[in-house]
Amino acid sequence: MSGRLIYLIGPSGSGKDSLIEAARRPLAQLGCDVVRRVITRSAESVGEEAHGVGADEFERLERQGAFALCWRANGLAYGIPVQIDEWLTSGRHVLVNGSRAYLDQARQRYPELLAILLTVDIDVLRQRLMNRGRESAAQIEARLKRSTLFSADDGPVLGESVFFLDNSSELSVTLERFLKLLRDQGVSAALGRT
Ligand SMILES: Nc1ncnc2c1ncn2[C@@H]1O[C@H](COP(=O)(O)OP(=O)(O)OP(=O)(O)O)[C@@H](O)[C@H]1O
Ligand SMILES: O=P(O)(O)OC[C@H]1O[C@H](OP(=O)(O)O)[C@H](O)[C@@H]1O
Repeated sequence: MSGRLIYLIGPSGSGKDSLIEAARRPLAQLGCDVVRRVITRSAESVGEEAHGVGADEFERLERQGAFALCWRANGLAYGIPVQIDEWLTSGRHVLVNGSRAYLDQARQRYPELLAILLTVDIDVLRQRLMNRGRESAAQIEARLKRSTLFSADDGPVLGESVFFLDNSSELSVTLERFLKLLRDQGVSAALGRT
């Protein structure tokens, strides 16, 4: 495969979707496609434009081999369509909104993936999740608890080859750092043709 898989991870509310939206145009210029996830979440939910399916449909798709990657978290199932393999083979880069818990499995399938971890101070995180209003108070607490599970203090869970990107301040600052990181890691339009 000649394109690069960019695997963006971070606790719920750290700003993955916001960063992806802000980066859409520069990513396109880099020849990078953002994959639309299949999620067992109502299509009307706030946030990303995922393809919402029921649990039965998700399992059917999974059995059919429709997903390159899939995982379960936060009471939901998430799938990355297998079509990304064609994009990568054709030289396009692909950005995935991924799961920290699934990083090792993703790496097994895509050893060259570029893992980027968005981080945010926990108090800022709580406030952002509350402001977003997508989850109930109890669901927010569960997500905050999960947010610390993969922190650097917990040792090797996320390994060394993960790039940390702080999003505690302005999104525009994070965006610039994100694009610089991609350039520094050799993600360029020369490979991922537009
Ligand atoms: N740098 C920032 N400054 C202020 N608010 C931000 C910033 N980044 C994101 N937000 C806000 O924080 C909330 C959570 O962001 P977002 O939905 O992008 O996170 P996420 O990582 O995609 O979360 P999830 O994994 O739960 O989907 C949103 O309401 C968003 O507008
Ligand atoms: O906690 P970890 O394993 O990193 O991620 C679990 C899942 O939760 C988030 O999705 P969302 O908040 O439902 O959109 C992530 O994008 C990921 O898919």
